[in-house]
Amino acid sequence: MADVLLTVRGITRRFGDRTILSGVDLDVAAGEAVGVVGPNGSGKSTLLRCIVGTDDADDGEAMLAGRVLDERRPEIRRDLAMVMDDIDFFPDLSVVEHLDLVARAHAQPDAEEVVNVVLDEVGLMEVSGQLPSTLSSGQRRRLALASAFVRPRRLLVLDEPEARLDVDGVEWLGRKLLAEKAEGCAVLLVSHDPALVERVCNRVVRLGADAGDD
Ligand SMILES: Nc1ncnc2c1ncn2[C@@H]1O[C@H](COP(=O)(O)OP(=O)(O)OP(=O)(O)O)[C@@H](O)[C@H]1O
Repeated sequence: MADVLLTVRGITRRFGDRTILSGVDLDVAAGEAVGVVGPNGSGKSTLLRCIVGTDDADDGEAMLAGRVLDERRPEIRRDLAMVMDDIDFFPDLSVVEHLDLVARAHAQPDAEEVVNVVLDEVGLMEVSGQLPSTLSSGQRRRLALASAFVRPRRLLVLDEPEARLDVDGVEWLGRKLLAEKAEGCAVLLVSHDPALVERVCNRVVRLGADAGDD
């Protein structure tokens, strides 16, 4: 496979005497999206956390462009943008201030312009001056997505990004992820939306009872 960006080998995770993940392998190339699907509790979020280094696998490793993937390392953070289950926002920063801070903290060139473009794309322009606590749950999800899209990135890791989005939002998300691929970004997508996975992903990894690679 050309330009493999993310290499995951043998990820194993046990909680007590339960083995949640057992030797998971996957590769994601630049410009490619891989879906991770499976029933509730099958270990999808655990896999993403082990891959990005917010949880420690009992065995196995994840490499991003040849470097051990750990989002706590600054040289990795430059290449990785992610949207996990829950994201905390600074309670006293407005939507636009939050995005501006994230963009600048990650050394995004042209931060102001990028923030404006992303605000428009995710449909938060009208509420850009509001505090996160005053947003609807779907708008907070859009803000979480926007927080990833204002960062420089070569790999996008997304855990159920479609959650709480309306129909137009899911349609936009599909278009956005296809555009990310077209720009050479690698995408790892956990999703419960078969249509989104079908539309965006080149390959699918299944976890849980019906596990097996497509
Ligand atoms: N820190 C933890 N301690 C103990 N068990 C855990 C821990 N984290 C996850 N688990 C267990 O691991 C299993 C997989 O959880 P995970 O959140 O990865 O599933 P998932 O496939 O993402 O589910 P969903 O589709 O519901 O989001 C669950 O049974 C969960 O209870």
